[in-house]
Amino acid sequence: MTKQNVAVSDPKSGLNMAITMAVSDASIVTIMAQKPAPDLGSFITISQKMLPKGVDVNGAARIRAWVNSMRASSPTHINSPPSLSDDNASWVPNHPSALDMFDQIINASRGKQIVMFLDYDGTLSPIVEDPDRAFMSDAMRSAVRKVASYFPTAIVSGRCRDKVYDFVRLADLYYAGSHGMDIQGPPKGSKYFKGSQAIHFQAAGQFLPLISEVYKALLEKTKSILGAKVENNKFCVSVHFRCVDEKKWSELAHEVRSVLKDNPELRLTQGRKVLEIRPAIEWDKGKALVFLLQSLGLANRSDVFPVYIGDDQTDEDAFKVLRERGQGFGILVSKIPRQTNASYYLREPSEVMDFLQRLVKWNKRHLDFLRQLDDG
Ligand SMILES: O=P(O)(O)OC[C@H]1O[C@H](O[C@H]2O[C@H](CO)[C@@H](O)[C@H](O)[C@H]2O)[C@H](O)[C@@H](O)[C@@H]1O
Repeated sequence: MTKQNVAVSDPKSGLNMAITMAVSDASIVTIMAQKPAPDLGSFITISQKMLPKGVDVNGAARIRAWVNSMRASSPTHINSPPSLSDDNASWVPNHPSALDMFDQIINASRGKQIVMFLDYDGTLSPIVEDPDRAFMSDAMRSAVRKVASYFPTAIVSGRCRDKVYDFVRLADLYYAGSHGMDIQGPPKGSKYFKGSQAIHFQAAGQFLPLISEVYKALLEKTKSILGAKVENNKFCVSVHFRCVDEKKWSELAHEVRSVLKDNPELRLTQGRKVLEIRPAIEWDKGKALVFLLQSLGLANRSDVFPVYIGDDQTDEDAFKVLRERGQGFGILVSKIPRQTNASYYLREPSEVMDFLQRLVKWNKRHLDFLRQLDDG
């Protein structure tokens, strides 16, 4: 057996890794140590192609990177994060509370058509251990219903569209499930019904059989990992690790990688204690937002004011679109400061509800005022 130090560049993540390998024969390589290596000075650089067949060193590097990122995104691993109750929290000056700035927000929206985009988990419902029990409260449902009675409203979720509909149970809304890959407009009879048929758009229809296969494979491969939960979101699959012992995260990441490796047409994104496998197509919550504005006939108008509220990394695509369009803004739901393209923050779903209720109250008063003007 020989010991060898090599440097591996992972083309997908762009990470350089220093790896110490024990090579016992032509086909067996054991990774003994591995660390990010910006300076590759004394190492031999190899590529996957130079390794014996079956040795997936890039895979090992990627799994390590995933596990690091799984750890980094877990609040228990952030060293004393500044809490948003702390006035000195670093992002507060640039990203004020949407409740504190409510009047300024309303002023900016004057004379424009507000369109509401709402993420589901962590925004309308609190984060809970069991994804099947992430119910929204009746008070939140009532707030969303009232908002939707005044403004076109869409729920944009990573979940399968039917499932998120079962949680929300409001008919007058647009629903974009599977991270926006499955969009359905309100039915006939709704005031937001457009054209002659309800809007129905699936950006990744051809991936349905593959995703269903991948779901089954992941169920099988993770069944021995205590606490792992695989969720079929129709056009994507979620592998939850919220209830998995941290010592098993690497094993879980390995199983996910083993499925992804054989399916280059799929890619991985990460949410809150969840790995998400989805088609590697140019479609995300930001694209879904633009599609919805187009469907509403509002995409090319300057008097539109879209507001997107979400808590997850995947919501950043939508925040970014709004920032680039210079229209409306994003509100990040988070108790912990983080890099974001949103303009404002709210701490948790209860504050989202306060915000929605204030919006309804303000609009009602505004409409009453306009009516009185008309009458007078
Ligand atoms: O886009 P979203 O509506 O925010 O959906 C993203 C994922 O949300 C769900 O998982 C998250 O919430 C669960 C319930 O609170 C929690 O247990 C899990 O740890 C969170 O990641 C949902 O189950 C996923 O399928 C969605 O992709």
